[in-house]
Amino acid sequence: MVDMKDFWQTCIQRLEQDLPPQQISAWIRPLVPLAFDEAQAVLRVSAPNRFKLDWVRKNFSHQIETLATEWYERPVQVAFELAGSVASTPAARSGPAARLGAGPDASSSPPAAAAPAAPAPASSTANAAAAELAHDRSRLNTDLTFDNFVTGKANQLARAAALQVAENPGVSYNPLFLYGGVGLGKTHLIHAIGNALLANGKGTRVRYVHADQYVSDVVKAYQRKAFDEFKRYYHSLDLLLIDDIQFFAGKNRTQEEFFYAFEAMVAQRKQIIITSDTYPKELANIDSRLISRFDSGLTVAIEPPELEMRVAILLRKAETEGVTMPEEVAFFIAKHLRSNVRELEGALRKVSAYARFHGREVLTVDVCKDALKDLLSVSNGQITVENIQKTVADFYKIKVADMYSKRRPANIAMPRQVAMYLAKELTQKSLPEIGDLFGGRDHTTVLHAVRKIADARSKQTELNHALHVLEQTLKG
Ligand SMILES: Nc1ncnc2c1ncn2[C@@H]1O[C@H](COP(=O)(O)OP(=O)(O)OP(=O)(O)O)[C@@H](O)[C@H]1O
Repeated sequence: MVDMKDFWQTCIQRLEQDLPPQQISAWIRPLVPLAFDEAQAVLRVSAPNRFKLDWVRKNFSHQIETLATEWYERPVQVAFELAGSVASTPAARSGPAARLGAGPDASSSPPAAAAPAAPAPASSTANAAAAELAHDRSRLNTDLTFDNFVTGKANQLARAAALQVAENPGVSYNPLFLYGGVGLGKTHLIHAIGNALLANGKGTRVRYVHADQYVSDVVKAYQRKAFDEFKRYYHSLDLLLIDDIQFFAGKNRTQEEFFYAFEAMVAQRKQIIITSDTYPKELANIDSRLISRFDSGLTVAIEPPELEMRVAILLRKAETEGVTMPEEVAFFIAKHLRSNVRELEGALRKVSAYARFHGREVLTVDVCKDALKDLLSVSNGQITVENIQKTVADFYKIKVADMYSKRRPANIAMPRQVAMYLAKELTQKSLPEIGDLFGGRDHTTVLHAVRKIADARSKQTELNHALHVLEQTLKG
């Protein structure tokens, strides 16, 4: 009890070092520590109202948990609940724990006696709190599940591998490395694995972290000289989902820490799942030790969705959003927008907003043509890959044949990458189709070129200008 109060005081002092005073008085001071459940390592903390509860849970739980873990010298979960209310009972809960199922006796258990300083009973309330916190702590998005992940040729391998890992974490493929272009469902799939594992009720410790967040955690640990705590936390997980690992590029200290976490977790058969925009060997500025570890489990690509899959995704998403979408409309959109699922979601949002705004009850192809005018203008032009190859070759004064050749001198490789980039931008071809048209190259080579040129374009005025000229020439 005394210990808990001491902790809370220290916790506030530490947070005061990181947060502005307004935030401390608005969010942190109104919190009241209720009890520390020794058995479950759960610290119950109450918030005065639902708004503060949600906000604190979303924005500060990680910091408070890290401090609690440091103080109690073991991984601690923080359970936020509404002050003196029935909100702490599973039956009244509308958050993730309710969705996950809080345990067999959860709905029949009576409300917990509101005794703020009393130790938490080893009851279903504590279990539910632990389940909810395990969920909050995992940073998983409960909306991203296997159930609403539409499968097709482009992602069936990745989905099968993900399911396998969700059934046998740590044993089947470790690590599982998923790669592919933007908006193809990598993040969705790894959240689905995490959600599936949390739902099995075995108390699996899961954490989703974007690579950028991991980098900033390393920086913070460095500033606070708190690497032991950092290590303890990451090494204690059963499942680590790390998204967009390409953001580790050039971050040597992060790579080193991750290497240790990786080795420790794999040795203990804890599962690691990694996503990236490219396959391991293609990752730039990442230590070769790490690259070889990444490739030591199973590496699977997610491809851009094929037509039928794009239609299925549109129909499914429309249904979820309560939008009635005739099949011909879905086909129309899917035929014109090919690059990724995020783009399809954007199109669906645009079309339904447009229809609502113009009082059109039924979505028709004409409504779509109007609503998606901007998006479709690029795709309706008669720009072909052949066209692009010729225009780019002329521009850079190289032979068109060099677009398909295997030669790699820089004066040829760069224009070829520019042509691949433009092919992706200005035509409806998928990455594998573009690869074929460039002398049978792998789709990942195309992906690499597209990313490289997009990145270089944002930094080099001259290249940006050249691309503008080429785009204008091609669009006529
Ligand atoms: N097969 C699918 N079925 C249903 N929804 C999907 C599918 N693939 C992707 N999505 C949805 O498309 C959106 C983009 O997917 P996601 O964020 O997982 O992409 P990503 O591959 O991680 O991209 P990035 O590298 O840009 O982060 C999300 O809203 C996701 O739910």
